[in-house]
Amino acid sequence: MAPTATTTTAAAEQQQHPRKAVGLAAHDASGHLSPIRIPRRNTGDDDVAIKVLYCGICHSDLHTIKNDWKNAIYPVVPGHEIAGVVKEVGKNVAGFAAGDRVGVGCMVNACRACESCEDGAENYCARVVLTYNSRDRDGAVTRGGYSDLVVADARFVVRFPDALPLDAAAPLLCAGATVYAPMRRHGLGAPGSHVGVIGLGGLGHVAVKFARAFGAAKVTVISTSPGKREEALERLGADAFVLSTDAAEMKAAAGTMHGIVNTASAAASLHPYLALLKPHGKMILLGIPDKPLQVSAFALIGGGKTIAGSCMASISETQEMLDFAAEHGVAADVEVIGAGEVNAAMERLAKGYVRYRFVIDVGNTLKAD
Ligand SMILES: NC(=O)C1=CN([C@@H]2O[C@H](COP(=O)(O)OP(=O)(O)OC[C@H]3O[C@@H](n4cnc5c(N)ncnc54)[C@H](OP(=O)(O)O)[C@@H]3O)[C@@H](O)[C@H]2O)C=CC1
Ligand SMILES: O=C/C=C/c1ccc(O)c(O)c1
Ligand SMILES: [Zn+2]
Ligand SMILES: [Zn+2]
Repeated sequence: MAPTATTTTAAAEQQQHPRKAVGLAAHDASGHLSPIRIPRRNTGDDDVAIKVLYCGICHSDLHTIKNDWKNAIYPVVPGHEIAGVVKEVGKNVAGFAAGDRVGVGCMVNACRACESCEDGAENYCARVVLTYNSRDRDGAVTRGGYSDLVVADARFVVRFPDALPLDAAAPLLCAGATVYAPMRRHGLGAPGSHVGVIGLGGLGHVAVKFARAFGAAKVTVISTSPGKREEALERLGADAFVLSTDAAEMKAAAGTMHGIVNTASAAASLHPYLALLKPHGKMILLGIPDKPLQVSAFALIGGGKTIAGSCMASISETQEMLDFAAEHGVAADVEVIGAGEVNAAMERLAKGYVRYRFVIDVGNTLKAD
């Protein structure tokens, strides 16, 4: 029988990626994750092979497995908050050695030739290769860190400082980098400033910690969840908490914030939030709801306000963020789970019931059967 296009592709992939790894994959938009055998490439000359120990669960993983963004390439093996140790390096790799504590975040490749790449902003390369659910330069679909082995080009591997525990540091590779880079770029949380954080989830709770570490004069959490008030103030060190569904609390906070980091994972009108900004205030949009956001021109022109988007962080910003986090004692608040608990964790994440990042203990619980 003549091979079908699918079998030819599978055979070619088998040849290019002869190593076997075990992963957790979603096969359809139910998002249900189950164990899968996946191919991985041999360690190329520029590659680092990593034994994965921990992988954080980002809301983007949930959006992707549920096909919220209509771009899922099933089977999807998610995970871009990957922490582990180096197993092996290729012959051209000078910066890493077996046993090093390393991580891989949202990207594993880029074109390396465009203006963004030349500027060290690979995250804005039009041909960026995401860590999972993306096409790599060899045509293979990328698979993420819900798996025991990852092989990545050394340029896209970062190093964890010794002071950071790998479980609590894994989420820094997406959540941490994604909030750190634009906060730095736009001066949010600069000494003396008042910064607001919309959405107290994985990204949001780390944004609160970075704002504190940057020296913000005041950090206010803006949340839909009354149950997070006490935790925000007492555990995370926020100075104020505004319940966004309470008109009186929103009115009292109107016009007080220099900048807002918006991490809401679902669409909500931006107008009540924009009203919290001072004149010339900036809102950094990080959340990626599946529905478009609508903004009235009046909400921006009155007060000369700015809405800026931001996507992930470059590799150099990610390494800078890890070094800063180690120096200032910033890490995620994590709930470490076994691989068998991942579907229950996804259900809780969808309901916003996580304090504040699930991390899969891949090293001890994801095994080939
Ligand atoms: N731009 C980028 O590069 C990146 C974007 N993302 C995106 O950022 C978003 C957040 O990710 P993550 O922090 O992992 O997600 P989490 O689920 O951990 O946190 C999101 C928070 O958003 C708030 N929220 C949920 N629904 C609504 C709503 N209808 N209105 C207002 N607030 C809401 C909740 O906070 P509360 O209970 O306090 O209201 C929730 O905890 C996702 O859309 C993700 O895809 C993630 C990484 C990188
Ligand atoms: O959680 C991180 C998401 C990053 C991301 C999502 C969608 C997209 O098109 C990207 O380039 C990055
Ligand atoms: Zn993410
Ligand atoms: Zn490029």
